Amino acid sequence: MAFPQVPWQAVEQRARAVAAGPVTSSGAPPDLVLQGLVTDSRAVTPGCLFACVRGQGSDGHRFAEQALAAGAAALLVDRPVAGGAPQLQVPSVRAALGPLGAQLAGDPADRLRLVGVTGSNGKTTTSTLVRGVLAAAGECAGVVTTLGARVGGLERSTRLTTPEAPELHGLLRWMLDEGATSAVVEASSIALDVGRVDAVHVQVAVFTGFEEDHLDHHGTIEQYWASKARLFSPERADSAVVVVDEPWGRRLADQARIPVTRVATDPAADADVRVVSWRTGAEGTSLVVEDADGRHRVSSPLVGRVHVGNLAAAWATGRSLGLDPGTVAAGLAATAPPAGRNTLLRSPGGPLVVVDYAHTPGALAAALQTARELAGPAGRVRLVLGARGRRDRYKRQGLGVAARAADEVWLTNEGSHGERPEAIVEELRVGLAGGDATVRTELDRRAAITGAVLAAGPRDVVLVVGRGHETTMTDDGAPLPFDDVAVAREALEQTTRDLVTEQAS
Ligand SMILES: CC(=O)N[C@H]1[C@@H](OP(=O)(O)OP(=O)(O)OC[C@H]2O[C@@H](n3ccc(=O)[nH]c3=O)[C@H](O)[C@@H]2O)O[C@H](CO)[C@@H](O)[C@@H]1O[C@H](C)C(=O)N[C@@H](C)C(=O)N[C@H](CCC(=O)O)C(=O)O
Repeated sequence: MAFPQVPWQAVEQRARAVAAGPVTSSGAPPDLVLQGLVTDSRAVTPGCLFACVRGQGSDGHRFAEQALAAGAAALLVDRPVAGGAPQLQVPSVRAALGPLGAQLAGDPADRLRLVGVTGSNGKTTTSTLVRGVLAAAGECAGVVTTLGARVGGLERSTRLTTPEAPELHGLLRWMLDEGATSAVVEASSIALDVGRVDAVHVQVAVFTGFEEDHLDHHGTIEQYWASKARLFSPERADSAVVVVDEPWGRRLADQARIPVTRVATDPAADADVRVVSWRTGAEGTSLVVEDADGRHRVSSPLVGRVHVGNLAAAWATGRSLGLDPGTVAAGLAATAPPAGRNTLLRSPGGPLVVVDYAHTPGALAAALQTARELAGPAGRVRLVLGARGRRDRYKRQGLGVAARAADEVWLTNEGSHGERPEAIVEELRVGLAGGDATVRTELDRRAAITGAVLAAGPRDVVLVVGRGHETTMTDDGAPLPFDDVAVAREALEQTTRDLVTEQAS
């Protein structure tokens, strides 16, 4: 990734153009050029501008000396840093990260067709579907989601669903260098709130739906909604695709000051794109969508009713991008499920195991409905459920309430992050109280998944939720490897071995 060399004066000029207050420059020799913008002193690249970001945990200004020693050429600060290093002082470093991050990556966002996807559930799946639709149109599309950044066959891991702005613009530059003509960016509410998607203007902004989440960060559901609504402004998007199945989506569609395509999974709803009928099963999902050009049949390998809305949103996005119905349908049919989103595992004679990322009460309820449909009248639904430590405690009771729809629930650990796993499980159990589900507690996640699989019969469905694609789990110390899909697969293999042994005996 070859970042351009940008003269100090040009950076100072852009900082002045976007700053909400005075900008001062000091210590810079007249011929200083910068290459890249970095926010972490542990990831400094030679010649970069190091941004001293004030965070919740620490103040980036404390790492200025370390960054300079590691090769940073200058500092972006909101107060003077002693030592005479070249520094640009702005009112807010965080507010400058987008505009200067874009400039120091060569403004790649200006040269890509961009789609932004936000919403409580379905962001990663819908982003992946939109990328598939663009690919069907012959575009080389990059994508940035919870699963990382990808372009063509290349991948880069990212620590956050939506990286900090300098990293995000760096990824867009990488995609451009790899031949991308478009990119889809999953925009989390937290990222929108703290400016990680600044200086990104999308052609279509997509809202996949809404359910309270991340209130630890946003405080209230109103604030959470407002952070997502920020993407649907003329400054950030040309047009919008909004799922209007629930009131918050309808409100967003009503208040957006850009052209909106309303999408509904209810055939009777007042929408521009309506799902007229749908069916989902182990072999995938098919639906009929109706838009201004009539009715269109769509099929997808995705499993689960939760994906009906995602597919409809991706359909509407493809059409908003000017793609014809045949191309959009081909893209949806060809796009495989993202890792850990309704990943299905089977083995001869064993149960069907579904591994999903669902970690909100609404997403869990949808995943359980799908599991119930897959199990059919003769099968039982066995759920492996935990809740993440130190995150959104208010969701735990609601998860327990949603879990009542299972026949059997194995309560387990999902990464306690220093909390007592027993306490987390007890909060889940509160929601389960009064339901008919059989409830077991097995704090060892491997034992819980294995136990649920071994207890299940060939018609049963075992649903493992909360972590999906994640491959590490954090309790008290450092993250340790743990992959729900791999553990479930091992348990299924054990079932098959046991079965063969039984048949042999
Ligand atoms: C709440 C939140 O978003 N926190 C983010 C924030 O942390 P912070 O404000 O505490 O930053 P800090 O650790 O105090 O560091 C301040 C500055 O000093 C720098 N630093 C720090 C240490 C050092 O040695 N050198 C150094 O330069 C840091 O790079 C940073 O620029 O800035 C950090 C640096 O960018 C992020 O890693 C961190 O994300 C944490 C890990 C996180 O868990 N974020 C989650 C909540 C999040 O953002 N999730 C969303 C939504 C996911 C979803 O939808 O499910 C996401 O987009 O991922």
